[in-house]
Formats: sequence, C-alpha cells, structure tokens
Amino acid sequence: TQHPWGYSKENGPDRWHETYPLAKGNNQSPVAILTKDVFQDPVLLPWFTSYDPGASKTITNTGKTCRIAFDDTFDRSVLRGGPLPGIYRLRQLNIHWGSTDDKGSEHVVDATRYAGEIHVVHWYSKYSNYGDAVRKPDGVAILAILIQVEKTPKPEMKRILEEMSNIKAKGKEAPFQNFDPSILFPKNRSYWTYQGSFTTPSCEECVTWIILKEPIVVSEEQMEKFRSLSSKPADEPHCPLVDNWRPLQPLNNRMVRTPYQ
Ligand SMILES: NS(=O)(=O)N=C1NCCCN1
Repeated sequence: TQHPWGYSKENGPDRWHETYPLAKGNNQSPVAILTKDVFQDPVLLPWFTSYDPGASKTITNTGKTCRIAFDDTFDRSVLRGGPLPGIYRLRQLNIHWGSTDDKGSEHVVDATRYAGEIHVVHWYSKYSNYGDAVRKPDGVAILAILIQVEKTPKPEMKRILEEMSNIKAKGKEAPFQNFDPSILFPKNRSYWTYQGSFTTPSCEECVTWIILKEPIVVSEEQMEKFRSLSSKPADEPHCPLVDNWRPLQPLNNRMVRTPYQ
C-alpha cells in the first residue's frame, strides 16, 4: 500500500483519496471565503469557550503538524454557542504554516492566503466518544485562527514556540501543562461558519467550522520557529516541516454564514 499520507508529490493532497475515499466528498475543507457571498444569518449567536488550563497534557511533533493534546475524558474545557447545537469538548490543537509568509493557511479570505492557521478541535459531548463523533455531521467543531506576520511578536505564542526545540524530530513529544488555548484568540470574536471536513485524512465530513475574522499577528522570528521542526524522525536527516496545508476544495452546494452585525 502507498506510504503514509503527507504533503509531498508522492503522498500529497491530490492522492489522499486513493487511501481515504472521503477526501473526494462534496463537503470538504478548506474552502475560499468570498466575503461578498457570505450570508448574514440572524439566528447565529456569539460563541463562548470555558477552558481549564489544567486540561492541557502534551505537545507533539507528528511529522505533519505540531499538536497539543487535552484531557477530554469529561466536559472540562468546552466550546458552545455560535452555530452549535450544544456543548463541544476540547480535544486537540494543531497548526498549519508555509515555507514563506505568503502561504500556510488552509482557508483563504477573498484573495488572501495567510501565513498560517491554528485549529482548535472540539467534539460534541452528547456522543459517547471522539471516534463516534467523527462519524456524525455535527460531531466536531473547529475554531480556526488565521495567522498574519508583522514586526510585532505575539507574547501568548511564546510557550508553544519555546517547546519547539524539545520536539524537533517527528515523533517527539513533551509534557505541556497549564495551557489555556483561549490566550491565542484575537480580541474580536466575529466569525464565519460553514459545514465541512477535517483538512487531513481521513477527511471525515463531521466539522462545523468557526473561522475567526480577525487574524492574530506574530513576528517573522516566531514563524521561523515553526519552520524549524523536522518532518523526519531523529535518526534521519533534518527535513523542514513546512507547507503542511491542504489546497482549496470546491464549496459546491454550501453557504458560508456570519452573524447579523
Ligand atoms: N487540520 S484538522 O482539520 O484539524 N484535521 C484533523 N484531523 C484529525 C484529527 C483532528 N484534526
């Protein structure tokens, strides 16, 4: 069978469907958000998070992203409101970035592709477990935060970036405690929302996307820290982990909505 999926020519997004047929579905992510076509929906509410910093567990270089895992054995850190029908439990955070600042985000807003994108992944806790939730159209909610590069560093990003030197190689994991991901959020809570999928295999179409309109700002040095990770294990030559973003997928018969301002 073809070697594990990734972002290179041989195992990249155009070939994922050979092993993960869902990748060819009609409700895939990411998509382009064309602000002129967004529907202002009066039923959409503000979203809220209540995160317990004690829930954060580890930070891992998976070889395809930097992932922070949280304790999701009970409703300890949760997301609710917005377009959501109930309480969604925080499970993990993952990040996508480019080899240069002109690319790296997965969602694109009008003609703008950002330098990176943070995904804060939650699952609907009315389902018995995460594995169950990913098989439901309303099973998962992902808060997406766009990353823009300017001269100013984002202090709240510091702890994540300091950890990069301990997880340089694929498979490396380190304890990551007392971390509340809401410190990464921009000031403005405005958002776009649509129904889509995970942007990595198995690409299940179980995701309600909540994409924050206001990007967060990091510095060039901070971006370089993400690019210092390797996509290879410690016993292989360093291979920069960069451009771990999926290209745009067809919107097809979907609407992107935003609350009434
Ligand atoms: N980039 S993403 O859409 O968050 N993709 C995910 N795949 C499976 C684990 C959770 N997240």
